Amino acid sequence: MSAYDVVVIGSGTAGQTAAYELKSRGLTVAVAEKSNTPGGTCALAGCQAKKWFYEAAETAAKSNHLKGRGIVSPPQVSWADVLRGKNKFTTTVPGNTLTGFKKAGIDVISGVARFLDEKTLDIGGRKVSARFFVVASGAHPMPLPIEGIENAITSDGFLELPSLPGRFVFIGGGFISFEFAHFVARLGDGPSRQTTILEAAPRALGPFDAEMVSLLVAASKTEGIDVHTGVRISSVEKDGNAFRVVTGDGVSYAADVVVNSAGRLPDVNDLDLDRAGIDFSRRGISVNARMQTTQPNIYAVGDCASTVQLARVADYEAMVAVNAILGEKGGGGWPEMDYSAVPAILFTYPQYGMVGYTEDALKHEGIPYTKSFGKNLSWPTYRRIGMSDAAYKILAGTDGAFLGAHILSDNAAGIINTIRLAMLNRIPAETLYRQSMMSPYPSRESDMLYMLKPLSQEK
Ligand SMILES: Cc1cc2nc3c(=O)[nH]c(=O)nc-3n(C[C@H](O)[C@H](O)[C@H](O)COP(=O)(O)OP(=O)(O)OC[C@H]3O[C@@H](n4cnc5c(N)ncnc54)[C@H](O)[C@@H]3O)c2cc1C
Ligand SMILES: NC(=O)c1ccc[n+]([C@@H]2O[C@H](COP(=O)([O-])OP(=O)(O)OC[C@H]3O[C@@H](n4cnc5c(N)ncnc54)[C@H](O)[C@@H]3O)[C@@H](O)[C@H]2O)c1
Repeated sequence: MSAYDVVVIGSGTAGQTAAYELKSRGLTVAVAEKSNTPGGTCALAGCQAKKWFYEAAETAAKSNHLKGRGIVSPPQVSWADVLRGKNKFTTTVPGNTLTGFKKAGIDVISGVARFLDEKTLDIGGRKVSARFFVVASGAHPMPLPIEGIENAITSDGFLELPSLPGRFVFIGGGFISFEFAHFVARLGDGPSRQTTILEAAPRALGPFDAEMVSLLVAASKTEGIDVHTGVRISSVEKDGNAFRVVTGDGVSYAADVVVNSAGRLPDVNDLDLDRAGIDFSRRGISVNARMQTTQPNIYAVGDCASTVQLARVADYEAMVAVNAILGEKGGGGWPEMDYSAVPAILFTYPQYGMVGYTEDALKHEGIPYTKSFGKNLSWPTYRRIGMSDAAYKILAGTDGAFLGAHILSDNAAGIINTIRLAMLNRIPAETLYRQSMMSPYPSRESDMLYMLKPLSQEK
């Protein structure tokens, strides 16, 4: 039986972060990986992979908006070319992942990892023991109890589509559906494009701010994306070469492609967690703020933990787990997880970026707040790029501390990150307002002067 200081389960972003950091601190480390394409979701079929489509979609959208403002004809787009570019990147990922581990002196053990007890794994028939384990097994698309769901593809399939047919139905009104629907709207070349998002909940994009979501839904509508909420889908039926998505009310939506993007469940079923005394639920593996499971020598990080499914959150969680494992040797500066200022960004066009509270949550929790809100912004920034649906909502407490921010813009990420840093460093709205006066000008960030003024004393 092989023995290590730490065995990491999963070679995705969380597993890699943990493995490299632990190895660099002098521990013996092995990574178990069940897939024959190591490298994880973000690189192969998530954040990194889909961003190839976003960059082209954003350029196409911006160019279309600039028609008559200096751009003479809209750009010709080629889905096939974007796909080729994406594939050129993704095909290098598994090899680079393995080479990287080897160079660092991290062993890779191929096979499905299952706990035999809290100190031992079976990995593809090989017994491996360790003092610590980091479970970083990720998530997979949620199987839906819908008749004919096998007729739907998942996000993996979407990112491999050889061409974009005319009619898409997305099941679920979450991150993936909105981003992909915007890719279809900008990268499709047919005139009869019809994209429908069917959401079961009373509104789409539940974790985001309701008012801002309604603005994004309206912006999406102008691009031919229809969003229906409160929908109960009963079946996905084959109809010749196409499909019909039928609801409980008997409404039927025709589609050439149906995508199941109704959420991702933690990938924990193979792990035999019970044998190691690890508690878990449908939401994922239970962890404390140090990412420790109910078995003290076993940590869970990334999408498999019952926390937040975002790539850099996964990496941060991995660093916190590493810190906890190295505790006896001094650790480092990553003591505990704090999710209060986790930013999220939807790569639609406009992007929707948020951090902190939504206005709905503040009302629900009875937290007093002031807000600065604007929509259909006609500032020069947006007039210049022909964007008519930029908007913002910034929420502050009665003491002037930021509580949340919501931005619809072509660069929501930059603005959100500035406010995130202000939240983390307790910089009040008043101070950021004054400091925004000298932000790089003119830029999306310098527009924060206008957004923050209503929250300052100098109204
Ligand atoms: C389409 C899409 C777009 C996304 N876009 C973004 C974005 O823009 N920004 C963002 O922050 N996040 C985004 N995400 C989420 C992000 O990709 C994930 O949060 C992140 O990849 C999770 O990393 P991970 O290391 O936890 O899991 P993964 O990368 O999924 O890695 C888990 C690994 O564990 C392996 N494994 C599982 N079980 C076992 C076992 N029993 N034995 C051995 N190996 C096992 C798997 O094969 C896999 O390689 C997106 C996700 C998707 C699907
Ligand atoms: N830009 C980003 O950061 C980004 C992009 C893509 C994915 N992600 C991550 O990946 C995760 C998974 O993405 P996702 O879009 O699959 O999930 P999601 O949780 O964002 O959205 C899923 C939606 O499907 C709905 N739903 C569930 N069952 C349904 C049904 N039977 N019929 C209709 N609607 C149904 C849910 O109510 C929910 O609104 C996200 O939560 C996010 O953490 C992040």
